[in-house]
Amino acid sequence: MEREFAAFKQMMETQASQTSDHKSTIKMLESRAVAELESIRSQLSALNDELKADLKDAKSFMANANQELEMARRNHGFELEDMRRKHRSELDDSEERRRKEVDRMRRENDETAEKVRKDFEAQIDKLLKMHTEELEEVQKKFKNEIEEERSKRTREALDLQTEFKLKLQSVGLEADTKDREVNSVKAELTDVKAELAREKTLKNGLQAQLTESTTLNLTLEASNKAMKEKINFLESDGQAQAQAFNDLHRRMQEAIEAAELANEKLRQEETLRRKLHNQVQELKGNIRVMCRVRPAHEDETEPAKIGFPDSDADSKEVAIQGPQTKSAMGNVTTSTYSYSFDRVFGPKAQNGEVFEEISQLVQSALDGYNVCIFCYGQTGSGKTHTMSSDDGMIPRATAQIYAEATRLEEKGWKYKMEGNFVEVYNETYNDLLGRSEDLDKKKLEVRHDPTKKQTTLENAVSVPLDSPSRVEEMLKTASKNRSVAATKANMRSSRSHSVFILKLVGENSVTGERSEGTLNLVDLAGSERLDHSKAEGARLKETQNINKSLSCLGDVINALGSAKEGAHIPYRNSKLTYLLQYSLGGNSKTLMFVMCSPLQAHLQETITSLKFATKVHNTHIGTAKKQTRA
Ligand SMILES: Nc1ncnc2c1ncn2[C@@H]1O[C@H](COP(=O)(O)OP(=O)(O)OP(=O)(O)O)[C@@H](O)[C@H]1O
Repeated sequence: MEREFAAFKQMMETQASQTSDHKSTIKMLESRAVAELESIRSQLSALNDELKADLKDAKSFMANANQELEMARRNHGFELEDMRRKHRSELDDSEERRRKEVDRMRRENDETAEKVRKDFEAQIDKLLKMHTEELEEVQKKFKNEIEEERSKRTREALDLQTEFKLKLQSVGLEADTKDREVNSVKAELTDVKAELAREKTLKNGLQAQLTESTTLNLTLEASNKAMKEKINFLESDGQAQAQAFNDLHRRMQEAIEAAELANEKLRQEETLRRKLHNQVQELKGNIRVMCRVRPAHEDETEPAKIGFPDSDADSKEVAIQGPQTKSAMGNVTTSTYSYSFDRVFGPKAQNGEVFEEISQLVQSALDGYNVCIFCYGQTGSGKTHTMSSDDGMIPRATAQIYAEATRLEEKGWKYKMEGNFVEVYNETYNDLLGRSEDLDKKKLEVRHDPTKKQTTLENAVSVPLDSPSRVEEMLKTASKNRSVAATKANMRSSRSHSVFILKLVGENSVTGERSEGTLNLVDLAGSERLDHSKAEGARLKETQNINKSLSCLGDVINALGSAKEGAHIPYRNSKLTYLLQYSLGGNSKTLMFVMCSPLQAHLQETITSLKFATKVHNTHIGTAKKQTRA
């Protein structure tokens, strides 16, 4: 401990001596630093004095420099003013010079322009003079030409006037002749009607006579029986028996003769009836047009506005309310279009009622005329329903023909009847009565005999109409073939024409008369205008063929109506008109049904169909001739 204290004490004493050393060193350094700082301060104060003196010099230099600068600025301002003045006077001088120069140039220009203007004026005057002369010359020339033309035209107009007057006179004369003809035809019609009435009375009388004869026959038969009994009874009296027998024989002979006479009268009456019937048909016109509007189906909701103004009697008019049109002023109007035909059938008419109107034409075919009945109209307007449904015109016409032919047998007539059913599709003929596998394959040819005016269908199946059930069979075969065809081309039945042809050849063994008539019942392809742009390939061909054949039919009817005897009729332009060549025109009776849809959506097509039908209705075709041979 003591040692440690002694070490600590020594350490403390060493540190104390070190501290006093440090203090003396610091004192020495302090005095040295003070001496150095003192010398620096005296140096700085000397430098400060120097700098002050420099600053003073610099200030006086600055003042001098400012004075000089002020002087120089003033001098420069004077110089600038002098220069500006000098420049302005130079500018004035040059402006004066330029103005003078411009004046001079303007003067020179004016002089040159005046000179050029004068030159031009002189040239224009010269040209004007030249052109005026030329113009006068041309005017003179034209005047002469116009004068010449005017006198030529006046001469021509006078010629035309004279010609027109002559034509007018001849047309007047022709009109008078036509008037006379019409009056005579009217008188003839009245006569014919009166004759018909007389003949009807005669027929009734004859029928009464026949009934009387039949009664007489029966009476005679009864008395014959009584006589026989009497003879038996009077067996013993041979003379009285012979007398009674002779009596009876004579009376029977008388009765037979009376019956023969009655039969002969009946035959004569039939010949007369035919003549009168066909005279009446001719007077009705050889081309007739009837219109039929079908009823709307339950699911058809928007009907068109179709009216039948004279529906209380035998309706002949149909009135269609057209689509709405808006004028430039915004007024909405609707027009009503009226059409009249030989007969109009409304939606309530049944096929039976329609057939009544055509049954007389069917009779004409039996009497030896060529008859053509068409159904024209857009798809779905009721053509097939009218023509070949179960109670349509084909079954009804054939049933009537069969019944009539049977009835005429007792008047000595025997008929041979044969039916064909063909389809015209894409300008080729197909046999609807042939085998379905042959459809579109077997070539069917149409041959015409111009001397006999007869058409034959080579390679086509002809069905003899020997019983009414045959028609049913025929229609079934045709319908089967049409449905086979329909699977080949959708909607084919609407896109083809079907023609039912019934040939009727009659012979009267008693009178020696013979008649050959043909009844053609035609269901035409849908008449809607088909848009070429929307069709392509097979459909386009179909479309073109339908449009072509329908317009050809129109052309043929039109040509028949306007042509003179022997003029060219374009039958060859389509397969349909070619086939019907001898059943269209002077030697035939034609009836066209225009079928109409009752719907608003079909209004435009309905109007187009009615317009076409009106055109046909206005056509007058020459008198039909009966095909008879002695
Ligand atoms: N007078 C009518 N009474 C009742 N239904 C009718 C009548 N006319 C047509 N129809 C019906 O209207 C529909 C269309 O008629 P239809 O097939 O006869 O027309 P279309 O003109 O022959 O058509 P497509 O050209 O397609 O053969 C059928 O369902 C038919 O039964």
